[in-house]
Amino acid sequence: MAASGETPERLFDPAAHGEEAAAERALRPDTLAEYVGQEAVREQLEIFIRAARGRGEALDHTLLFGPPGLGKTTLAHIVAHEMGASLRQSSGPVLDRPGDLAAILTNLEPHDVLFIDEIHRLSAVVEEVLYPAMEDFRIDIVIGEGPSARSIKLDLPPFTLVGATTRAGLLTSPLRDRFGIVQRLAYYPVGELTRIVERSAQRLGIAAEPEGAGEIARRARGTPRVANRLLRRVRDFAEVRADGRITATVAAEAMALLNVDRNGLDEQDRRLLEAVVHKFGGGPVGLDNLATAVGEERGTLEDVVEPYLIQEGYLMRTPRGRTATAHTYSLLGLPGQQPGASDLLGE
Ligand SMILES: Nc1ncnc2c1ncn2[C@@H]1O[C@H](COP(=O)(O)OP(=O)(O)OP(=O)(O)O)[C@@H](O)[C@H]1O
Ligand SMILES: [Mg+2]
Repeated sequence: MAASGETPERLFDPAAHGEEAAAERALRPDTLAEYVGQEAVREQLEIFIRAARGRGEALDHTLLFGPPGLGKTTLAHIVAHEMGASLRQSSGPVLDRPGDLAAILTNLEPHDVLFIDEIHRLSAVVEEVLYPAMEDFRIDIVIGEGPSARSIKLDLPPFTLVGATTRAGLLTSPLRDRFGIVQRLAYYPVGELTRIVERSAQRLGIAAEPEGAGEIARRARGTPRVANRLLRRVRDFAEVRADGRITATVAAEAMALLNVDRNGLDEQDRRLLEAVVHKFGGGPVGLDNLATAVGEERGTLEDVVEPYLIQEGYLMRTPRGRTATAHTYSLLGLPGQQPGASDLLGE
């Protein structure tokens, strides 16, 4: 979870903070049937879960990856629920001692789901414990120190490890290879996000017209977390400035006030695109230079800001760096320019 420490107020921050986490729990779907969109992922998981249950086995270890706020944690909960098992939750940075992991593993019940968030951040020593646990449901732990130290083997109940990461590329290959199921979550199209907004509105007792929900969905960066956050802010506006009902007009006015543009881009997105165009002649520009120019961390740009811009065609990743596109110029209201013109001039 890459939080942009510089701008905690960021409306589009795809990470959840503080009280938002509680708001999210209230909206989290419990079953696959309630999970909106990601059809391919859902269909496959449904089959794998049904098959595992039919055989009376634990589900294969499952790796979920994709940008923040798309529903990885939600899916982990759903997997446990659908398996009729409990979910134990931890995360890469928290699990820093092999003993902690061993304690969790030895307390699992058969078919339980152990969810490890940010699994790419596990330390090497902890990963070592995980390998035999995943493969043979067994751990080797060393007890004591020095000459009296001895290693004991413990059997574990069959369990399912669900790992989540925004950066599958950072997983070591021995770890990646031990997942039988690997699912990538993609940004949600507007239609699916509209359904998510409508569902959330219903749960929160907010009156939202379909067009109002659609306005919110269009600006949510393909991300359910952002859609739910915008919904809460638009509700405030609707209660104070209107009769509480979220119509298309109310939604549009609210978002104008929140400084969210028609394309769902915010300040940080625009700053990045402007830097590519104005400071680097449209690119190509290397990630490090770009990060310095906009005062952001490289990792945040790469995991959080860029993926959506790339998917929407506002930015291109080339072997030589980031490049503006024709879309970028029209977004910034600049005359059409040959994308990546400086590329043609040589360096
Ligand atoms: N497919 C979905 N249908 C309905 N709601 C969803 C869906 N996916 C996510 N949400 C909602 O979006 C919010 C964020 O989802 P979640 O916490 O699962 O994201 P995440 O991928 O784990 O993010 P992070 O990488 O930051 O941990 C949740 O409150 C959940 O209710
Ligand atoms: Mg999560």
